Amino acid sequence: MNDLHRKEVVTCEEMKALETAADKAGLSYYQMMENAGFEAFSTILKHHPQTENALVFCGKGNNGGDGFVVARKLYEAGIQTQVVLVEGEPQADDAKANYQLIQANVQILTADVAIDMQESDLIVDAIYGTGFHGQLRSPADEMITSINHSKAYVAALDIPSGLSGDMEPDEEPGACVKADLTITFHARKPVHCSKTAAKFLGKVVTADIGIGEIINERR
Ligand SMILES: NC(=O)C1=CN([C@@H]2O[C@H](COP(=O)(O)OP(=O)(O)OC[C@H]3O[C@@H](n4cnc5c(N)ncnc54)[C@H](OP(=O)(O)O)[C@@H]3O)[C@@H](O)[C@H]2O)[C@@H](O)CC1
Ligand SMILES: [K+]
Repeated sequence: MNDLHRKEVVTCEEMKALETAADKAGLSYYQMMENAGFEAFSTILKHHPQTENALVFCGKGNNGGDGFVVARKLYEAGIQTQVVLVEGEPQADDAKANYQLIQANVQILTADVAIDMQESDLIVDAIYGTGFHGQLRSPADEMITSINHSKAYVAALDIPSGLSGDMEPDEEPGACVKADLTITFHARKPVHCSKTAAKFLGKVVTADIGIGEIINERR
């Protein structure tokens, strides 16, 4: 693992290696997701403290899992919160567990119903993170167009959906979420350093999710 955990920018593959190392050292994937969701929630409210109505768009992977954690925290903070399942129910284990935790209190919407975005003052983009590859497909592309037309403050978890985490510095981005705030986890990915992607990222905040500390402790 050498000093990978000290790097300020890591590729998506390096990030996965860091998560594996942290899990082996005793910080479970579930706890990393909890930390990521909590840090994202705190950062969002720091930047948008007036939030009253939130809409959280979740994909079927672990980025969506982070979104379920954020939705739970928003609800617990007294904010009216709805979740949109962009691609149906979650497939990843920790995402499934966090989905279970919001069922009783958070209204769940699916991509086939009309979603009224006018009432929301916060949109959280938890559709895709480091696992995204290729181009956007339906229905995510239509949802992202609607997100970009809304007046809400948009916070992206890890990466604005549609952008590749490993994108080259001069690569032209395709269709993607246009965020006001991007909260990335542990370290920036190449996309967060790209000049062409900057206008879609908004302000970038790197959140500590415990990986550096646990790897340091167990060395
Ligand atoms: N691992 C951890 O412990 C932690 C991870 N964390 C979080 O997890 C995120 C990474 O999660 P992840 O690896 O599950 O990938 P994610 O970005 O959710 O998407 C994968 C899904 O998208 C799909 N898909 C891909 N391209 C597509 C396309 N063009 N069009 C349509 N679908 C497409 C793909 O399907 P597939 O192509 O594989 O069939 C798969 O179902 C990371 O960014 C961070 O937020 C944090 O919680 C910290 C701890
Ligand atoms: K995202």
